[in-house]
Amino acid sequence: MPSIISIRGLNKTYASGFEALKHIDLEIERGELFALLGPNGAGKTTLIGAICGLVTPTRGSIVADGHDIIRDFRPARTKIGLVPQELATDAFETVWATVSFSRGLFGKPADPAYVEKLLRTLSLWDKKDAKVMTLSGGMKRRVMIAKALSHEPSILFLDEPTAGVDVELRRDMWEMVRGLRESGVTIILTTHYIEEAEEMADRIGVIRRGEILLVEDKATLMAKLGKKQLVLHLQSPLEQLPGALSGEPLELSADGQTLTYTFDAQSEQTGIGALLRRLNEHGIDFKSLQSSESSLEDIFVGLVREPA
Ligand SMILES: Nc1ncnc2c1ncn2[C@@H]1O[C@H](COP(=O)(O)OP(=O)(O)OP(=O)(O)O)[C@@H](O)[C@H]1O
Repeated sequence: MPSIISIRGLNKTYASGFEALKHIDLEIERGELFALLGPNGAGKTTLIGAICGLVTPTRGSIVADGHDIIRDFRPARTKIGLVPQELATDAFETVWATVSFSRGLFGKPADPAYVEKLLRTLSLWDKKDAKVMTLSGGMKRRVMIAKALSHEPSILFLDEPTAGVDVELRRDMWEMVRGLRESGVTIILTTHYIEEAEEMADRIGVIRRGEILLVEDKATLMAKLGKKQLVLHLQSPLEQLPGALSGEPLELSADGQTLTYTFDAQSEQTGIGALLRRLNEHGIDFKSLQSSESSLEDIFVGLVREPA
């Protein structure tokens, strides 16, 4: 599938001399839901800002839906909708007015039928005449999304869309975002809720200290890095693993008390039965065992962990 956003050699050094983005190369595919994950200060907002024309790149190029974001700023900007982290809405306007006005800002002719469709999709239709300040936080967030979509962009950035939103509303937002994706909008999401990325993303990108660590299909990432482990607490400590077991994915703890067996989370054959038989053959007995499975969260934490 052709890319809708193409980023080449992007660098951003702030006036302070801080290098927030270091030679980023990234392709976002048309129609995908891409989750950008990274710890605080990794460069997510800077990267989104650069694509949206809010941050001037120091070097490199960005093409958004066929338009270079520097040379061709206006057409590029009309392709993009941005829902920023902070709730910033025109408190005294009605929902209808604020969304219609946003559309006008992008030079699009008024289209009441489109605005109606948008408000209905976002479950805001019955609030269309309400002043924004009278709405709940979750509703205000929907208004922000409606504003970002008012000019019919093909790319939507959601920066922490569910921060501070309760569990039920979060589920509703996920539903809504999925609906937008199905309607053909490419969505780039930043989130601190790894569960959100696990639930929704087609692909995941991890950024750390201004560098893209990896970009991977979610399922592939989970299959590649997701591991299951079985931890056996031994009856009596072992000094070392018997040579016959040295080829197994087994690790003996430093105190000789536990054995950890790692196996492929995706595989049908775990090999646990055979392992237990072999341990028995070698007279290795255990008191208890427990298993664990890595979630996207474990994978993420492992990836971005800073060296001690
Ligand atoms: N205007 C600026 N001048 C100097 N440094 C900046 C500026 N804006 C951001 N930075 C620095 O650039 C780095 C990346 O910031 P950015 O806001 O892009 O991170 P982030 O990944 O969005 O973080 P968070 O998850 O906390 O929102 C941080 O170290 C930040 O302090």
